[in-house]
Amino acid sequence: MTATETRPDDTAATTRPVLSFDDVLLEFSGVTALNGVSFTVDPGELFAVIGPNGAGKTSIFNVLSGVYRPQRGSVRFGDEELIGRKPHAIARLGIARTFQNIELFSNLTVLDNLMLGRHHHNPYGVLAAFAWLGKARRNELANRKAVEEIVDFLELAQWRRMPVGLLPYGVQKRVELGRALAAEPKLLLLDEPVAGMNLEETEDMARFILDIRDELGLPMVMVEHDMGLVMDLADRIMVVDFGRPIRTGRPREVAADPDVVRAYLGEEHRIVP
Ligand SMILES: Nc1ncnc2c1ncn2[C@@H]1O[C@H](COP(=O)(O)OP(=O)(O)OP(=O)(O)O)[C@@H](O)[C@H]1O
Repeated sequence: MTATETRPDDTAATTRPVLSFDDVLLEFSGVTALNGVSFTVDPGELFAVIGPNGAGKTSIFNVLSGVYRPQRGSVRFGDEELIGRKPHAIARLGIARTFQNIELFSNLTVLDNLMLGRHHHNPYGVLAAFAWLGKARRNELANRKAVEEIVDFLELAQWRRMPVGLLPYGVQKRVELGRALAAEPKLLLLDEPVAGMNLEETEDMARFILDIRDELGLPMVMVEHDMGLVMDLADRIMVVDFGRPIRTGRPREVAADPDVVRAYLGEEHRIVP
């Protein structure tokens, strides 16, 4: 924990973090993307990362999901060190992510896209699952049940048999969230979950993110440019600038920090939580 970081309450200080990002350095031939980045995410916490363009937010996600390998530091998920693991191995440990640009199969239905999110839960192989044999059949039925629960949870029932490509943008983003949930993750990474959404779609997504935290108790790391959403939803926020964390704390503390106002919005602006 950095000197500037404060916890939401006293009990959290004794809770073992789900995720510990510790003193990470990431460089690309002369460009320092992350330098001395440290933060922790507690069980059930919604942790947001904000900062200007090029500050290093996506790099943090790419380190977390195994796409980039930092030169220094440690990223621990429970007892596991993530640095050095491949993306599919990290996904298997229980980290799922959504993407800035929707990554779904647009000609498959909502149900089929959600089923694909469950491929880690099919230990018998695709051929056996198709043949509906023994355990594979039971496994298929369990997967379908889990997917239907997600359809209900995210209120997707009316679109369940429609090809995703025909659905409104906000619904597609919700399906993508559902695909990530279908993996039954222990940590969810949300990469700009409301980017490009209108007001109504943003409000819907905000409600589902809160439901995921409050009803499922799933910890989340969210990168988002919509400051209002971040201030409303996040338990804690880390502000990064030029690859360095400049402040981590609760929304009101972060919004009141003059360094944050200066770095992120310019001195003439104020962040209103
Ligand atoms: N693969 C890469 N090769 C070279 N430089 C990179 C690479 N990925 C990121 N960078 C650099 O690292 C820095 C941080 O980039 P990053 O994409 O993490 O920022 P960001 O905060 O996500 O920005 P944005 O809000 O625009 O998405 C930038 O200077 C970027 O150019």
